Amino acid sequence: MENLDILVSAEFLLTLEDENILTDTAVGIKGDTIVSVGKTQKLLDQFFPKNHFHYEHGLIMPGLINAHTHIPMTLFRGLADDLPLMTWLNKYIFPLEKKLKPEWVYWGALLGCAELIMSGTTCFCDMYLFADEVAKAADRAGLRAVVGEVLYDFPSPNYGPIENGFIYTETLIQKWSNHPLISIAVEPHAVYTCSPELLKQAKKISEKYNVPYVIHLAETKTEVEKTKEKFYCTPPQHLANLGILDETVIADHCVWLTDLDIELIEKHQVKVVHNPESNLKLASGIAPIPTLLSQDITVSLGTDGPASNNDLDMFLEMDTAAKMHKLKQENPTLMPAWQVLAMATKQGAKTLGMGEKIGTITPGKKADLIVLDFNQPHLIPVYNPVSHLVYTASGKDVLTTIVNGKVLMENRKIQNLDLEEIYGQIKAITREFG
Ligand SMILES: CSC[C@H]1O[C@@H](n2cnc3c(O)ncnc32)[C@H](O)[C@@H]1O
Ligand SMILES: [Zn+2]
Repeated sequence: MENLDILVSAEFLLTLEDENILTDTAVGIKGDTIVSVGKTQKLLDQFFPKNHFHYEHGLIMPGLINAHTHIPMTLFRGLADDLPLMTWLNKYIFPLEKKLKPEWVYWGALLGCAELIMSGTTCFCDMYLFADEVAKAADRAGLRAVVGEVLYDFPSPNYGPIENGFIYTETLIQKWSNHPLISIAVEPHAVYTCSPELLKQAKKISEKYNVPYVIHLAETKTEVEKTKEKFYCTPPQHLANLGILDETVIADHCVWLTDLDIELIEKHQVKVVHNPESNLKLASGIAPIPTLLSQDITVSLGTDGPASNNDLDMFLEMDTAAKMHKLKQENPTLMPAWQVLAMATKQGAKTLGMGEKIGTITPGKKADLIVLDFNQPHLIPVYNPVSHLVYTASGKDVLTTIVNGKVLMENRKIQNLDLEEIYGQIKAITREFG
């Protein structure tokens, strides 16, 4: 009999390789890798697992991938609600961020990591200030993450003038280059906060190290109007004119797109991240996601920061994504549950350039998976588990979270973080700036 480190078995299993729903199936894990997927009894006959986690009424699926967030903004959750983006940023958020300290970012990020683990997200793509602190928090939490320092024209509380921002980014890329779970992206904030020179220099760094280029794009009508006034074209056209668009670009939001913008995104294989709850809360608009999907553009899902959402729960994000386009186009057949689930898993992996590594439960891929408890009033009866995942479940239904073969939460007990310590730190920090 072959040894296994972990065997996870449950009533239902979704590999997400296809649209099959497997029953009484198990996943065998050795080290950080999935080595086998098959009927539970068959795997028990074949392997000797050191640990066997069995969930009689559970569902195993790939870990969720939050493709756009600013996790340290847990610090500002609920502090300035019910405002449009530009007022929210200019009047409330940017002034607070001027006072940021690295240790505040670390603890805010660690709180965000705890929320991600406890709601079934195993990988996230973050943009924030003091990004090294975010990377350290993700490392301590055991999460997979793509992290980047926000680059913009005004002096940053972290690096000061932008020249130092480029140096900081390159240093980060080198520092984290051999880490199994953390990688670094180049992350200019947006076309309305970054000069063409900044955008082009950021591209050079992204090309030099072959890392993703992450940017907020066409998020609001105001952004499009300002770009047209200054550059006589839309934000995606501006990036195309600068020679920036290609398959490594991860464009967040993409709410206000023209037909030509969509053509450019398709032609250059730009990856789009949909942030429906943030777009609703800031009343930014509704992105043309069904059109993008119909043109085979890779679209994934993100919560955006916890101060404009106001949570990091990808189950709730899936629910909103599935519903908002049905309403907008008065067509309930749009954005079916399977498609939305793919956006939150394997399309997220593709967006982050990790399609070969994560996003489905496949032998040879890294062991990033979660288990949900289906033995609950709101999840019974089970005609179609995928319907429940998108329209009924929330992160609170996640029992177990495994990243890279390591159990981060088991039966809702977080394993490697001291939640009380984190809450205490956050309270002390908010007293300081509040
Ligand atoms: C995200 S780090 C850089 C900068 O962006 C601000 N921010 C947070 N959410 C958004 C958003 O939806 N659009 C644009 N900018 C955003 C954040 O507060 C940081 O200052
Ligand atoms: Zn954002």
